[in-house]
Amino acid sequence: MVSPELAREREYVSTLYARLDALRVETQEQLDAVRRSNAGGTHQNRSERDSFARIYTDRIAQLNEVDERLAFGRLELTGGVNRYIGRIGLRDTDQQPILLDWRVPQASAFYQATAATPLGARARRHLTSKGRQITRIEDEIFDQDLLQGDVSELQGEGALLAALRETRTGRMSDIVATIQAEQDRIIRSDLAGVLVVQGGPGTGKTAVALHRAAFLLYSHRERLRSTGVLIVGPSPSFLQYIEAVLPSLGETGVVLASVGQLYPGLDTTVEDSPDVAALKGSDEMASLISRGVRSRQQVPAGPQTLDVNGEKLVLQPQLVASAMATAQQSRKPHNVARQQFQKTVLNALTKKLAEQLRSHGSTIDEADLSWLREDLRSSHDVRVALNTAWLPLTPEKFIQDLFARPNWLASLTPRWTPERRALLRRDRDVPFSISDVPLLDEAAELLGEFDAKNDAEKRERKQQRKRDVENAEAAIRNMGVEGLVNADDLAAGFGETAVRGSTADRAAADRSWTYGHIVVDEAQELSPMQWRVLRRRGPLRSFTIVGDVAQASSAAAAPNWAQALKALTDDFRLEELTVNYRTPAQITAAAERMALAHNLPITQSTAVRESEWPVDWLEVEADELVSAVVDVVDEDREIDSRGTLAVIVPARLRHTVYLALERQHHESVGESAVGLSRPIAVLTPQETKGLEFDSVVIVEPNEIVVGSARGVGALYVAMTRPTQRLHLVGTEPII
Ligand SMILES: Nc1ncnc2c1ncn2[C@@H]1O[C@H](COP(=O)(O)OP(=O)(O)OP(=O)(O)O)[C@@H](O)[C@H]1O
Repeated sequence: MVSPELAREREYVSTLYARLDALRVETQEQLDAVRRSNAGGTHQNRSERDSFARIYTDRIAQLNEVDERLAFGRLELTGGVNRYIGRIGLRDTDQQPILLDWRVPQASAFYQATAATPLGARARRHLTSKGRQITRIEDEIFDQDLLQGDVSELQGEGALLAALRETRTGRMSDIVATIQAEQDRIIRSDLAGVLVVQGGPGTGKTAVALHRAAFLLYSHRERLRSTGVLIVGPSPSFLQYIEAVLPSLGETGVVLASVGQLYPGLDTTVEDSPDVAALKGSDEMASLISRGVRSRQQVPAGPQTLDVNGEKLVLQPQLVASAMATAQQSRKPHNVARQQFQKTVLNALTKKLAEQLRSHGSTIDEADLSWLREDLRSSHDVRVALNTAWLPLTPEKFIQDLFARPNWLASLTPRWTPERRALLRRDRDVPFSISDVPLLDEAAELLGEFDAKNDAEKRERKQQRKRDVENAEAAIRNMGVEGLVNADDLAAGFGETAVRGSTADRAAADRSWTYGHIVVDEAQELSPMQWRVLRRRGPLRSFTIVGDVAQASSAAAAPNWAQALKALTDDFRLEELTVNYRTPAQITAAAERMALAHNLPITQSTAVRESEWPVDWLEVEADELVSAVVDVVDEDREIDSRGTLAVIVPARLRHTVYLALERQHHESVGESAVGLSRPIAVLTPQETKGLEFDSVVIVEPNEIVVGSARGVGALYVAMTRPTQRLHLVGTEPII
């Protein structure tokens, strides 16, 4: 029997879906109309129409995205007014609001109100749905008067716990229906400044960071739409895990990048060994690169005789030195200042050559000077002399040379030990690693554009963009869709070249792009050099930085936020999350006990729930280890064959364990990143950062602890991944 209250809600929600469907039909009609008119016209007309078509298509996709759980809450305000809260805002045909977007200020009370501070609300109602049908309603009453009425709809188990118990799919989903008050405050915090969110594992840091990005994009649309938002995560697998959350919240214009993708044109997952990564991550590298660039500006030891079309011309070191000093004073990047250097030297040499020729009896007038200058410019000797003094460099070649030429490195690092220098030694053809990314970026910053043409092209692209936006504004006025379509979005579709694409496309391809806001996840892992890259990408210093200093596993990571952020800012606001939504209480307790026994300074958290399975520890002989792991996995699959399971192993054992499991479970098992789209994944602790699974089997936990300098942190990360069950299998207990 459906209660009258549930029936009423179903009816209201069905009117919301009817409105959603109507909007979809309307947008589809607009799209059809644009497509019908797509046959002729100028190139500009066609590209405008294509852009409108793309915007309508995106809008339809957005309306489709919100079909699931369109409305998930209701606030009953004092005075008897009800406000429905959902994934987007809807108005009826009279333009009256019938559903509030969760991001608008009036929706905040839905997340914030408590009995002690009801914020003008008498009650909050959670609507749980399956497909388009509301299946359950759950009330929280803030006003004692209401309790005297019909209370039969009060639910024993909250929407939150129901969400937390759901089987995981390998993809993170949004939490918009059940955001908690402490999370909501962070999500809605001001755009300006650096906000650091510290919290133990499973406290919702990633979820909060993503919802905050959606909130900021919605609330500061004008500002952020053209500057873009960058979200940085530790690895492509992590990005794959979170990538569906923002589209489900209706936001697509965001750049997601792993730390190996922050330098346009490079996409690397290659890791250096910990000591190499620590050295490359230290801010000493910034001054080394700066010294290296300077060393490429070299005054010759003595005079050089140059052959210019048979005429011998002497280039004095003093001339080079003074041209160099003037160019250096401009403080422009190496390749850019080089143009000035070249110009000064060529001017002086032209003058000198003219005088020399005159002294040999030739008549040289003003018009001849430009010919002489051309002769000089194309002279082999002059080119060699200028390049030797000031060589144009690409960042890639510069870094490759730095590592491949021991004598040059030694000359730049007189105080380093040979062992320290040896850490950087590498052949030119070795691929760049993740810790090379900030070095390339630093070098690019100091070197500037290699080719003056690129500079000019960039300027032309900017101008073109400005013209496109102006044209888009005119087109919007002509079509009478002001307020519905944004000129920036429309301009993004003009033209065919990739560089002109959407804000996100353009931002991702441009190293000098500066973002309106930057979100950094697992931020505790970042090195000072990586922070320097982000500082350059976000000069407005509007950042959301989330992480847990206790989970740091990279060798270049800092022990606290003040130190970690030194390269970015010394001015940040710190928020803490304290409730663990992921791991059940018994697993949280076991992980924290282990960490504290090894003196790992963790942020303790309170688990919101218990699970029915105790933490399971199995000690076996070494020759039985792999078969024991297979047995434990089999037993776990019997409990739940639909959920996700991670087998977390020291790197040495990963492939062996994978092969043994693959024999039994075939394509249900995958190793490393491949495993993340399979029910059973075999991973190292490092690969599980930020992820979660229904069940986790940790193999040889003791080896994980003693295996690296940050081994305890690695095991702590591994133990805090499960949402339901944790098994440990090893040949020795955890010391
Ligand atoms: N308010 C909420 N409602 C429903 N689920 C939530 C809520 N907050 C967090 N969760 C869920 O809890 C789990 C852990 O969240 P999340 O991954 O964001 O934590 P984290 O702090 O980033 O963890 P870690 O430090 O281990 O990476 C996720 O499944 C997330 O969806």
